[in-house]
Parts: sequence; C-alpha cells; structure tokens
Amino acid sequence: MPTVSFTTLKGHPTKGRCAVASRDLTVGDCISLTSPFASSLHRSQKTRRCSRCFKPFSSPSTQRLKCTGCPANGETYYCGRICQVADFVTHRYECKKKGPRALQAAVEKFVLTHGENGENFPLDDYWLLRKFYYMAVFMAKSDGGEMKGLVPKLPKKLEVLSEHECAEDRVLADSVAASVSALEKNVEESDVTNLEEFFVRLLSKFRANNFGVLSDLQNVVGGAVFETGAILNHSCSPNCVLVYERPEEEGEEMMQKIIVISDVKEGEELCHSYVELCQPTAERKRHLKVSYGFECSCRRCVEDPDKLDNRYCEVVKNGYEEEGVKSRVEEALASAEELMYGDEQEGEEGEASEKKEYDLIMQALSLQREYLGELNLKRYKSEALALSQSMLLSSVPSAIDHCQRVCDFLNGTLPKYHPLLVLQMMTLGELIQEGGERDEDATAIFQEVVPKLKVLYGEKHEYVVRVEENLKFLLKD
Ligand SMILES: C[S@@+](CC[C@H](N)C(=O)[O-])C[C@H]1O[C@@H](n2cnc3c(N)ncnc32)[C@H](O)[C@@H]1O
Repeated sequence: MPTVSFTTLKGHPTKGRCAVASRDLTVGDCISLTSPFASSLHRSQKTRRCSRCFKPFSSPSTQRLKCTGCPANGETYYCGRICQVADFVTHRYECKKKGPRALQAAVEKFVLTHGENGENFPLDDYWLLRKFYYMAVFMAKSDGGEMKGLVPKLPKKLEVLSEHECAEDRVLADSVAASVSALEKNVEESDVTNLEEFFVRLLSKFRANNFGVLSDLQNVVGGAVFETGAILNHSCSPNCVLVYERPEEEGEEMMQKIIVISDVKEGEELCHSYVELCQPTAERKRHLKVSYGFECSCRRCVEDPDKLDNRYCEVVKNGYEEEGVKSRVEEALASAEELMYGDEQEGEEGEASEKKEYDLIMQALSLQREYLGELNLKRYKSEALALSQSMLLSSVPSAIDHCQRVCDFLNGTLPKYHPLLVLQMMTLGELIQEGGERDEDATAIFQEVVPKLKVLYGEKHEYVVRVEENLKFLLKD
C-alpha cells in the first residue's frame, strides 16, 4: 500500500511547492513508499524484466509470459498473469494486435523525424511519455468518460506541479502530437483540440517529474512517474535518497522509497538530488537548468560555493599540460577505449585483449596518480575503469587497490548514506575477503556497511543477508 509519512506540503517563494518534515526525522526514516502512476521499461531490458513490475527474470527464456500481440521489435514480457492483466489498461493502446494498427506507423514516423534510427531522440522517454498519456486518458475516462478537458484531469498532484517550457519541448510536442493524432483517429473520437499545446504542457510536466528507475546496482532500467516523489524539490546536498523496491510476490508493483539520510528538524524542507552529485557546481547547475528549467539556489550552490570544484580538477604536480603528460594520458585512454568498444580486431581475444586494455589504462593512471589530485574527476574515471577491467581479469589484488581508491573518492564527495558509496564499500569488503589476507579490514568494512544497507534496502534485502553471512564467517575464525 502506498504510504506517505511525516511530511507536510507548503508553498515556497521560488520553488513552487515543497515538502517539509512534520516532525524531527532521523537517518533511515522512510517518508514515502509509493507505486508508479505510469512506468516504462527501457528497451534494453524488455526481454530481461517484467514490463509492469520490472522484476528481473531469473533466466531469459523461463518463467515469463510473452504478450502475443506485440510486434517482434517491441516484445513485451510479464512475470505472470496478474501483471499482464494489470498492464493491459495502458498496454492495449501500444500493443499492435490488441491496440490500434496505426500506432506502429505513427511511432515509426515519429522516430524518423529524429534521425534515421531515432538516435536523436530519447526513445525510452517517449515510451514512458506515451504510458503517462494513456494512463491519463484512462483516468479521464473512468472519471467521466470524456477526453475533453483532459489536462485538468491529469493526476491532481501533478497538475499543480511547476512546469518549465523550453523550445525543445515544443519541437518534441509537435512530433508526439502528430503521431498521437494519427493514433487517435484510429482509436476513438478525441475532443482534444489543440494537440500540440496539450503536449507541450504534458511534456513539461513529464520532463520535470519523471524518474529513472534504478536497479539495486544503480543502473537505470526504466522510467516512471511517481506522484509523491515528484513533490520533493532538488538540493545538491540532499537529506533524502530514492531507492526502488522490487516486488516480492507476483502481482505486486515496484515501489519508490524515499529515505531520510541525515537528521532533519521539524519544518525543514525535504529534498533529494535530481542530478549526479559528483560533478562541479557549474555542471550540476547547467543540467538542472536544461532539464528542469530552474536556477539552483541550494546552500551548496550559493551560500557554500563548492569546495569540491577545485579538487575535481586539481593538479598536484607542475607540468601536466605543458610537458605533454595530458596528451599521453589521453592517447593511452583512447587506445584502451578503441580496443574495448571499437570494431572487433583480428588477433587477440578474451583475456589477452583485456590485459592489453588494462595495461593501457594503467599507463594513463600511473601518470594521473603522479600529477592529479585524489578527487580529480578524470583520475577517478580511470580508476573506476581500471577496477572493472581488473575484475574482468579476476585480478583480486589490483581490484582491491582500485576499489579502495574509488571508495576514497566517493567518500570525499557523496553523502555517507548514498547508495553508490555504500555498494562500492560492500564490493571492497568482498574483494578484500576474497583476497584472504586482510580479514580484519573486511570485517570492519562489513560492520560499517550492514547498518547502511539496512537503512537503504531494508533488513531482509539479499545484500544485507549476504554481508551478514560474510561477517558471521569472518568473526567465526
Ligand atoms: C518534481 S517538481 C518539484 C515540486 C514542485 N516544486 C511543485 O511545485 O510541485 C520539479 C520542479 O520544481 C522546481 N524546483 C525543484 N527544485 C528546485 C530548486 N532547488 N530551486 C528552484 N526550483 C526548484 C522546478 O520548477 C522543477 O522543475
């Protein structure tokens, strides 16, 4: 059941509405647990997860129901009958056989207006926008059967959310309106007169209010609109984080959980971060302006000019640019990337090629470690790349070294309860345990990580169980 606790809605002079704590809150308090208003799985995940609840399939070919009406390029799978039936409310509009035949053509036309393969358009956003629209249609219909005045009938909470408009939205709205109008003609009579205007508003609401749904490992697997989550404003030093709970029982929905990560006094505003926090102030501000239409005036951006900005580009030894070190670093990294992502090369494969990639990254990294500061973003990126490569190569000592440095970076830049930091620390503990030489260090890390994992993912989550078992094993020795 959706729950919202300990929050009151207030007006804010510059941000529109805001959510404030209605009592003192402490780390770990959950202020909201809600299912999505509309959601859409990313195309890359279509065969791997249930399209309604996003639960991963244990293996690609088993335990999943395929929608027989969907075209080959738009496969839709469900974890079971309950999810399939529940999703039909909106899926019937997008599914070729059961829905309008004009849709496929409309989508294709739409995609073609954005590059040959739709590469200029975030297609996953479009699928979610459509779901959002169909859900709004469904709500409007069940609320009186009229399409007329659909905008005021959008979910009430979203209706009053602040909107921003940008030229990009207008162009996009034009195309969406064209494809949906093709769709409408074939489905049902529509009273929506000015589709373009309608979609500018819909897009503005959508852009400012949709969320990337993250897997437990912090990869984006889909998008969704959550009415409660959408009420929280942004801060670059947030007191809340969002995590997504995957359903346990068949038919349950994926839930967005909002968790308090620092103590909050009654009356204080509750915020989460809309953007990646490990980036310089100017970058965060630019992203917020472009994607959400506001000038960030949070404490970190204004009152406390970011002390991290200098450290993100810190050079600790002279000559990085002048003596050509920078270009040597860039060359080595470009060659590594060419090997990793370029066309398949003849010759070495598998481990030999991975070793070569790793050596090139290390060539760059040894120079970066000598010349750049510990929180320098470029150095951090190479360190993270070297970590994945060393894990591919099953080289535990190198992986421990890189992982430790990545954790040090995240520790210096993220809030203590940030999922990325906590998960990276869990990995570090596991690598050290696997290395077998520093059990006390692994024990100390796990002891620090368990309470944080519990705060973020709950007492019974598989990560908590796993780390507690590791701890038990280490303490037994
Ligand atoms: C998801 S909504 C948040 C709730 C919104 N304030 C409302 O009135 O319902 C996102 C929008 O809120 C506003 N907003 C959020 N955080 C802000 C901030 N730190 N400063 C200024 N405006 C902000 C922007 O208009 C943004 O597009």
